[in-house]
Amino acid sequence: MQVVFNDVSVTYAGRVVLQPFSLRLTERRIGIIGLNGSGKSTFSKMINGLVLPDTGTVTTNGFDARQQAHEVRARVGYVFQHPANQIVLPLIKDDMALGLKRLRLTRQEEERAVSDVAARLGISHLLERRAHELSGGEVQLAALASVLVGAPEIVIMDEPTNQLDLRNRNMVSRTIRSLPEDIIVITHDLELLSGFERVLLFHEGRIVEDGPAEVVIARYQELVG
Ligand SMILES: Nc1ncnc2c1ncn2[C@@H]1O[C@H](COP(=O)(O)OP(=O)(O)OP(=O)(O)O)[C@@H](O)[C@H]1O
Repeated sequence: MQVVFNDVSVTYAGRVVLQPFSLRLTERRIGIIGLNGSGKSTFSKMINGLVLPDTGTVTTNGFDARQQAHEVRARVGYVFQHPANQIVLPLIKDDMALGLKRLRLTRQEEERAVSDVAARLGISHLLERRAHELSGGEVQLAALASVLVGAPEIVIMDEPTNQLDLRNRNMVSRTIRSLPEDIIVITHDLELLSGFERVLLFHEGRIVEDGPAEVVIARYQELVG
């Protein structure tokens, strides 16, 4: 990935929630950690243009988040904190196909794309199921599948293992590691980031540590005390 933040800051209702910073993200696996309210989601939503900075510019894989919002959205998939909310059609296969509409494929091509992604994630057996019948881990994978089917270059996942039991958590963790797409994971599940080449630690609207997972997690433990 190539995400460039140039002198960016974010203010909500007169309160600065991200202090001015410049940063370049180029790694394939990036973790984002920090206390509740430290600015992690705000930061991540700027990468796909959901939040626009009050100062500065954000460029994602060559496209300006403000001027070229459409191009940016098409390249960055986002799995939100409560993925059940982003599955809008009852049947999983129909929800996944929604992400393909902009590509104007034939029905056959759509079906193939949906079944290919489902096979990749090991959820082919869920295609005919209804979202409300699925377990937390299955919902997480189904929401990820609906995002992947749109062929994003970067996938952002906000707390993907939140509220999952150990088996589902491990399943999601393995899936994240196996994805060929570039991944940004926001998480309080620090083990999920083990081996990640780059982790950013947010604290009170600033990036206070930036480096390999082990170093940054140690700093976070220190900071929290
Ligand atoms: N749309 C908004 N309007 C006003 N304030 C907001 C808005 N979105 C976020 N904030 C505030 O900005 C700060 C940073 O929020 P953000 O969601 O980025 O934190 P976070 O690190 O992702 O937190 P968490 O771990 O709890 O998800 C918080 O104080 C939050 O209340």
